[in-house]
Amino acid sequence: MLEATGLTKAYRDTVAVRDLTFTAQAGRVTGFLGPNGAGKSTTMRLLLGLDAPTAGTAHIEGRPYRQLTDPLRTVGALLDATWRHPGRSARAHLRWLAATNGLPESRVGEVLRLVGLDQVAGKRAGQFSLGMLQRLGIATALLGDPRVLLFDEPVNGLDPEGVQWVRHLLHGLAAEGRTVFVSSHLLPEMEQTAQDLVVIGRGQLTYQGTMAEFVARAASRGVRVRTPHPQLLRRALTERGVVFTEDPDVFYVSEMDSARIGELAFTAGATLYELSPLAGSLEQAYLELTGQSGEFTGGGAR
Ligand SMILES: Nc1ncnc2c1ncn2[C@@H]1O[C@H](COP(=O)(O)OP(=O)(O)OP(=O)(O)O)[C@@H](O)[C@H]1O
Repeated sequence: MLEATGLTKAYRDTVAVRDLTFTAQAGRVTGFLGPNGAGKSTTMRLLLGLDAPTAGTAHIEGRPYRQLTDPLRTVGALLDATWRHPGRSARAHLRWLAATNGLPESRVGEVLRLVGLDQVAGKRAGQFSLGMLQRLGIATALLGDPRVLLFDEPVNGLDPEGVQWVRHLLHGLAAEGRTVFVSSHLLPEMEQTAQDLVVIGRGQLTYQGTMAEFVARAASRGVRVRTPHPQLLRRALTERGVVFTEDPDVFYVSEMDSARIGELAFTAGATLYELSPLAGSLEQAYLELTGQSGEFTGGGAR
């Protein structure tokens, strides 16, 4: 489990993280979202003991990082995948890490296979593409077989197949009972990956809860209806004072569920070609939240 309590980090001119309290549970993928500059990287650094908090605590499996007796076996992290020793091969890099941290060398082959780098493990990491570096970063995070994993933008630079691979990997790690905490700017991907969410804005918590609940905030978008008998449906809706808008051939009906619209159309004698509730998305819910607080910096991707 990951736990931030009253976590605060002030730099000379900025308070990067302010009184942040949240948890990420074992057995779940928790997504970590926020606009650029919201304080995500600072929070990750505080959790990993790379920076000291001004106030509050950041605990991993109940302890601050610096008090962990066996850090690499407790927590693994991918923070900046672009760092690498240019002259060292992927295998040499992992062997060195294993040797200096008392991990068995057999683990090196296992993680290389797991991330699909076993064929290129002898190649110098300086020649790796961004996608390969991400995989090497993930292999590094997994080396100690830790209970807690933090990934900052793990799908950055990966092709669609790689993105899907990361999704399955994270699901698998959580299913094994691990705590998986992951940030990403790719909201549709995050929607498919995370079960829980922590959202921050200007260093403060704006949401902690399930993905389903967060998305449901943007879910009441009405029902899309298509009919070859628009006059009949229009009359039936108008007579009952139902709110709707109309595009050619398509009605968008608010404040009435699909079952009642279907019954109404049936009574009116209007055939229906389509009756689809418009689901909200993470992107919609997120933009509504961050838009309201006036922080969305545009684009969302970097
Ligand atoms: N070492 C530092 N010294 C001074 N200010 C800093 C430092 N590190 C971060 N900040 C400031 O703290 C705020 C939060 O930065 P942080 O990098 O944590 O945000 P982020 O959410 O990770 O952003 P991004 O999505 O762009 O990576 C920013 O205003 C940033 O300029």
